[in-house]
Amino acid sequence: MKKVAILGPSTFSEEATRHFLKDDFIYISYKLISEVFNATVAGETDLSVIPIENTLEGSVHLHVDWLVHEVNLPIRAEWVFPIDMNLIGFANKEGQDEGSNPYQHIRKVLSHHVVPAQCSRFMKKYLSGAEFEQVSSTAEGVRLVSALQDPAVAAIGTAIASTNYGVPMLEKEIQDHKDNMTRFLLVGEEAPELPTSADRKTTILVTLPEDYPGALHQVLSAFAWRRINLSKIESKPTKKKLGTYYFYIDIADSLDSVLLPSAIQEIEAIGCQVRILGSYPSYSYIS
Ligand SMILES: O=C(O)C(=O)C[C@]1(C(=O)O)C=C[C@@H](O)C=C1
Repeated sequence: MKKVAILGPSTFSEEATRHFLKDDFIYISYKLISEVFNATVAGETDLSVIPIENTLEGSVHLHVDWLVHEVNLPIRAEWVFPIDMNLIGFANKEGQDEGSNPYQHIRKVLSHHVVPAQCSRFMKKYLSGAEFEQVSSTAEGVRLVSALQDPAVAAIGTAIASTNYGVPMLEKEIQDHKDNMTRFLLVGEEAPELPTSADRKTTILVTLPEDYPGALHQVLSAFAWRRINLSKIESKPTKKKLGTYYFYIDIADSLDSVLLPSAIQEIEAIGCQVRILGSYPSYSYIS
């Protein structure tokens, strides 16, 4: 069985991966996302799971940076998974008056750095007096709260982390939007066997030639006149020289299609550099 590195245990990454890949793989948990990437680079695992984008937060920039700058692991699949955030901690000690806010006793919240953007309304309403401290995953926050046993410190994470670390669930589904979803990527040298999917995607990075007016327009028109649909385009710093950018482009088409390779050739012909991050099946959420 193939081994898959995940951020975990008891994280959203684990929930999402078990839902998608079922019992056909061996899961190995790592505490840091850098360790998740490196596990596959070092050959400890065949594949790594990377949360890449969220409905409320947008791209997880740190993870995009790792994918682009630190490793060279092709994308093998993507899928989306619903994310229900929960406030996990200890209730206020009896006898302490909290007025209308039952969470006024919480002075610190531990969670992953993407979480405040996903729970901003709840945090503004009930946790405005609490300091936010970033930890390596939502589950790590719950683990620390369990170790501290202090009602003033709470976490935001999965229901399974609340159960596994024995910390009560104070409030369920505190994310801003009911349909909060995160998109996950499966990356690795070898494509695993997966159910066939009608939807295919290709992700490319395009660096424009310097001082070439209208270069981005030409890149886009290479797709437009072929009626190739782009599902995402984001400019990101090259990290080599201030003011230089590359474009991260998701294309709703396969590299095996007739038109996409010629669009890429056209873009290269105007002097752009193109790096293909992967051409892979895309799965929507099936409960
Ligand atoms: O910390 C976790 O539980 C994770 O799996 C990471 C992560 C992320 O990086 O986006 C995954 C899904 C949610 O959007 C929140 C956090």
